[in-house]
Amino acid sequence: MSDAAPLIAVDILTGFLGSGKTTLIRRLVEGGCLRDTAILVNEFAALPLDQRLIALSGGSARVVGNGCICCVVDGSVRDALIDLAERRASDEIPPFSRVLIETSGIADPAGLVATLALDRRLKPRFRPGRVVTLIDLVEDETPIEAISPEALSQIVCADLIVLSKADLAPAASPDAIMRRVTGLNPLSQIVVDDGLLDPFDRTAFPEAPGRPQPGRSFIAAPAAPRHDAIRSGVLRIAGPVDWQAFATWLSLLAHRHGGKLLRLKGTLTLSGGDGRPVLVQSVRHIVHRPEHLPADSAPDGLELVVILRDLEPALLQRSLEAFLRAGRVPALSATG
Ligand SMILES: Nc1nc2c(ncn2[C@@H]2O[C@H](COP(=O)(O)OP(=O)(O)OP(=O)(O)O)[C@@H](O)[C@H]2O)c(=O)[nH]1
Repeated sequence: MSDAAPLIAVDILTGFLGSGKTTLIRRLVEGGCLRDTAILVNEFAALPLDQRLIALSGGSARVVGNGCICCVVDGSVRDALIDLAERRASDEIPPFSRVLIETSGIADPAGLVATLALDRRLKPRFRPGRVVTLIDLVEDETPIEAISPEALSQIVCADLIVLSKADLAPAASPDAIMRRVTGLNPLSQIVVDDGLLDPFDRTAFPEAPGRPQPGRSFIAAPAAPRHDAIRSGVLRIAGPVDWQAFATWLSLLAHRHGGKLLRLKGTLTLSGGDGRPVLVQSVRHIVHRPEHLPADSAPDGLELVVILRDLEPALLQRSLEAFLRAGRVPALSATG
């Protein structure tokens, strides 16, 4: 790469668990808005599910880091960016003019922003782009910034805040959430997602010259990762699963234990079904609409990523197995 080559903007898409980051990327890919963009996806959990979903939308994303981006930013994220730049320079991959990083839902993006601005090896090739933070309008009683310090940092770091899932939100909620979020980050623009929005479109959302450049106002050593109480794991059941029994288990679980069940997503094949896997997702107390995926796009049986607070994945595995056997949700006690 010559010295005169323009710096590549690295945009960051962040937002708490289940706020709609992958859904937005899939929509932008399908709408052709990310044609010139290299996509990097970081997941807290062990399965590259978001990468698979982006591929089903016709995009190609590379997974970075095994764990939260705030914990791996100086290692695998930096290496992935350097590798991208080198492969682009040697024509190994199609040219791209920007990079989009989807952080995991419990990542503190401050460290990534600081690394992009300051890292000696990244600075000659990349520049910090914009930080877009999604906030789910379907909130529990507890605001997300009270659930996790990472969620607070996601709001504070944002250049543009997008309020997602407006179709599911009670009519009054955008105003209340907007006021709260403006109090936390008065510099950020806030918009409600209308289903068509492209928050990375520089024409619709120019980088305001009078504002501090992205990241400049928040270059600080990232807080030590604080995921202590948060566990992730993968629940597995071999072979097809009865949909009625599974759906009942999930809705009872989300209803009773949604405060601890921060996120659940994955696929299952159904007994008596047509073989197509079903994508199921829940975000705290809300179970989202399941989606049929094309045949052979996911493993047979059930494979679910769970991200839990103060709850062990093994306990959920036992609960699911017992429910599928007995048709009821056993108490989530230590004895399972
Ligand atoms: N009704 C509705 N559902 C949405 C919308 N956006 C996302 N969802 C659903 O919300 C769930 C979570 O969306 P994702 O896009 O996977 O969220 P995410 O932020 O990528 O999740 P993590 O990577 O786990 O943090 C999925 O079931 C989506 O279908 C929306 O605008 N309206």
